[in-house]
Amino acid sequence: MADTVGKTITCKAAVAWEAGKPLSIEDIEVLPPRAHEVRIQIKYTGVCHTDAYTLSGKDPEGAFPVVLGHEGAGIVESIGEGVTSVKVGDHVVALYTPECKECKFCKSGKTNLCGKIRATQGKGVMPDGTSRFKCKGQDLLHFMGTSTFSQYTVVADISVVAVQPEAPMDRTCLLGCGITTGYGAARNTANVEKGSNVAIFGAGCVGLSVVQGAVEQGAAKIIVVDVNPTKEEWAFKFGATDFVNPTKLPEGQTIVDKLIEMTDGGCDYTFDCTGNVGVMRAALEACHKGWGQSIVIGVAAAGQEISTRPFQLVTGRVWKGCAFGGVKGRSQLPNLVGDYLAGKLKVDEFITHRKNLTEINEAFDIMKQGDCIRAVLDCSK
Ligand SMILES: NC(=O)C1=CN([C@@H]2O[C@H](COP(=O)(O)OP(=O)(O)OC[C@H]3O[C@@H](n4cnc5c(N)ncnc54)[C@H](OP(=O)(O)O)[C@@H]3O)[C@@H](O)[C@H]2O)C=CC1
Ligand SMILES: N[C@@H](CCC(=O)N[C@@H](CSC=O)C(=O)NCC(=O)O)C(=O)O
Ligand SMILES: [Zn+2]
Ligand SMILES: [Zn+2]
Repeated sequence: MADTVGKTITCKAAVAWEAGKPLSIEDIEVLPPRAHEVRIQIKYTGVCHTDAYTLSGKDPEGAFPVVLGHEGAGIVESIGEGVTSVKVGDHVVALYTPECKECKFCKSGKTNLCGKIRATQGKGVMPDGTSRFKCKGQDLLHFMGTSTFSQYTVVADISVVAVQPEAPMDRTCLLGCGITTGYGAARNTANVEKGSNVAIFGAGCVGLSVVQGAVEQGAAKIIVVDVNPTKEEWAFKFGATDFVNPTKLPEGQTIVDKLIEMTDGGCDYTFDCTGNVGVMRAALEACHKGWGQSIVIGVAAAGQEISTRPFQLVTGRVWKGCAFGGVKGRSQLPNLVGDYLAGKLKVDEFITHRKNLTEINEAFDIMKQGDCIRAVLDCSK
């Protein structure tokens, strides 16, 4: 047993002191886990656009100072009283969508959202209302129940899942958000049918993962729509059949017109993976009359709203959305890790950049450039 058990650990973390400012590498204190909590040594974390979104100050739930990060994998260092689902030494992935298996949501069979700790998670505190992080005598907030931009973090026991130890943690971390989100959206939320026409707006980690899910489901036409021409190659690499750049259409033709023309009347399924509300509208309106479904995945900034003519819905198009791809983390994430280990799920291909935790601001800059799909941070350095 590690000699840190029951003690406060001092380690490096990237602290967001205020919105819109670079992160600051600090020595922070991570308190021991309380009942039904788990302290994890984070080995690797991905950097997701949602971290940048909250850091920007556009997230209505964003609060500071905070330890961001929600795409992390590591090893259980210690557990609090009553924890039975993981043990010290387990290789784990942190879950921003927890799964208590007891609440109304978890028992509904209709959603992967869990209601048990959502209120405290949204306030940046542990379920008992307090923080496990301190820096310079001040409490730091938690983020999305995970806070993976730290060498150690504390999460609720329902916010963590043990996975196969043979799976490398610099890959499993990406199953903590981006890949699972897109892949799950295609497979669970849309349940794309064999032979269907699919359009995916935005070819980042999430959109390319939708492509991967649509391929797995046997979609016939998989059209990727992206304003960035470098994404064409990426789209085909993941199995898209077509690529459209909406900025390169002939004068007078909209992306909706173009997709309707390419699919004999409209797509069976569309996905927004951009977070742009104008794109969300186009994605809905590019759906086939009578049955087309549009899935909102992108996160839009505070104050943004979606709109369309109600006639679009009256005539049978369906607008829906999902978090974490509709995946129940504790029940289903080990299956995805298994698919990865069996060579059935691409993960390595998403990693375009590697940095150390101490270089995290460079990773944020890189993420905003068009050639980054995912940057993975080594938290030991
Ligand atoms: N619901 C959920 O559970 C989750 C949601 N998200 C959200 O999903 C979204 C996508 O994340 P991620 O894949 O990491 O993001 P990326 O920024 O990597 O990918 C988005 C892509 O969309 C392109 N794009 C931007 N504007 C348009 C447009 N008008 N039309 C077509 N393409 C466009 C971007 O081009 P360019 O490179 O030029 O900017 C980029 O290639 C984000 O909003 C993120 O916050 C992420 C994870 C989970
Ligand atoms: N806090 C934001 C909403 C952010 C959001 O929608 N987060 C997604 C995951 S995005 C991951 O990269 C999510 O899980 N949503 C469900 C939830 O319960 O938060 C806001 O208030 O707009
Ligand atoms: Zn994310
Ligand atoms: Zn629950």
